[in-house]
Amino acid sequence: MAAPVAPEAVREVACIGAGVIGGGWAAHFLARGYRVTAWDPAPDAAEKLRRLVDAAWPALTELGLAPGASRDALTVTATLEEAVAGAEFVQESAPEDLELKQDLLARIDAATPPGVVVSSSTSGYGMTEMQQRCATPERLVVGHPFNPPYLIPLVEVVGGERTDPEAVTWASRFFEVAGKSVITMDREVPGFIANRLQEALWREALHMVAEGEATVEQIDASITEGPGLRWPFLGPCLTFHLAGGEGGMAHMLDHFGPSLKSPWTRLEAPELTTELRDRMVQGCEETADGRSIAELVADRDRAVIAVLRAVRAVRGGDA
Ligand SMILES: NC(=O)C1=CN([C@@H]2O[C@H](COP(=O)(O)OP(=O)(O)OC[C@H]3O[C@@H](n4cnc5c(N)ncnc54)[C@H](O)[C@@H]3O)[C@@H](O)[C@H]2O)C=CC1
Ligand SMILES: C[N+](C)(C)CC(=O)CC(=O)[O-]
Repeated sequence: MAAPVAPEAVREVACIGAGVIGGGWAAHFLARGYRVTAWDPAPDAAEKLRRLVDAAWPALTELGLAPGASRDALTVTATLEEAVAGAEFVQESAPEDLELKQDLLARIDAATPPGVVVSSSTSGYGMTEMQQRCATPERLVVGHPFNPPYLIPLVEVVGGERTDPEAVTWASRFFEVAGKSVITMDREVPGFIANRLQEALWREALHMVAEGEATVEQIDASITEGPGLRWPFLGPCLTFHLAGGEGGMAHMLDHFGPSLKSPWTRLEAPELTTELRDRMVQGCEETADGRSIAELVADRDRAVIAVLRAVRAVRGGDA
């Protein structure tokens, strides 16, 4: 791989695809003081992107902008080629469709200056399958973010079979410099780490709604009023370490281990029937109780900031 600029020296970032996640990435990079070029083929993309950045800016301002950070540093270009021409890092956030990503990453690879690392926001495809049509696949990595990327710190970074390990190291360092928490994986796992865990929970939730065992509202409350309150600080493993009392994880496994075999989980994906889809949509509308998506986003942002501050105060880090 041609030598990229040092991760610390990057100033120009390109965001390809500017929906929920590409727009969230753009907001994050702008707040960290980068110049951002964005491209998205949708006719109303520029307007939507600026609306998303404007909606995120109060939360980002409250968290603290980097010196010189400005929304004016955003340029929306008419073509992909213009967006990546001067980029020192590229983040792709197009729809989760393997064919589309294979073609798009090949186009990005062809238009991006040599040595510049290209990262995909994919939620679960492996880079090995996505990089197949690229001329210089060695610079392609997955950088899987969490919604919204401007507030949730985690990025999971992993390469494919044809990725140069140097590109993975470079991307992990770049994301750290850009203010993210990075998990670097040394092997490809479908769904990476966090989505593999989230999908297990999500499948069980869909089974319970499909079978009429729980409502959408009960499922959400079971997490927000229950285990979800512990997870920002401890994660599922240390949470259960404490479930064993003074005996910790050893006692917890000896005591509850046999129940792993009890029929608590189903894990096979349920059929996503029209009925289940409609029940989920209606349940979410009832749970939202008249709050618009924009209101929910603003409330979520305030809540995430409060949680980040509380956890970091206990850990002794910066919020
Ligand atoms: N929504 C989420 O919670 C998360 C999504 N992701 C991943 O981020 C990626 C984007 O997802 P979202 O932002 O949610 O989708 P989205 O539907 O909000 O945005 C996708 C954008 O890509 C644009 N687009 C369509 N065709 C394109 C093309 N050929 N080239 C470039 N852009 C194109 C669309 O106009 C749209 O603005 C996916 O790979 C997804 O798996 C990752 C983490 C979380
Ligand atoms: C729904 N999703 C699978 C696209 C979610 C993610 O990939 C990560 C997140 O933000 O939870």
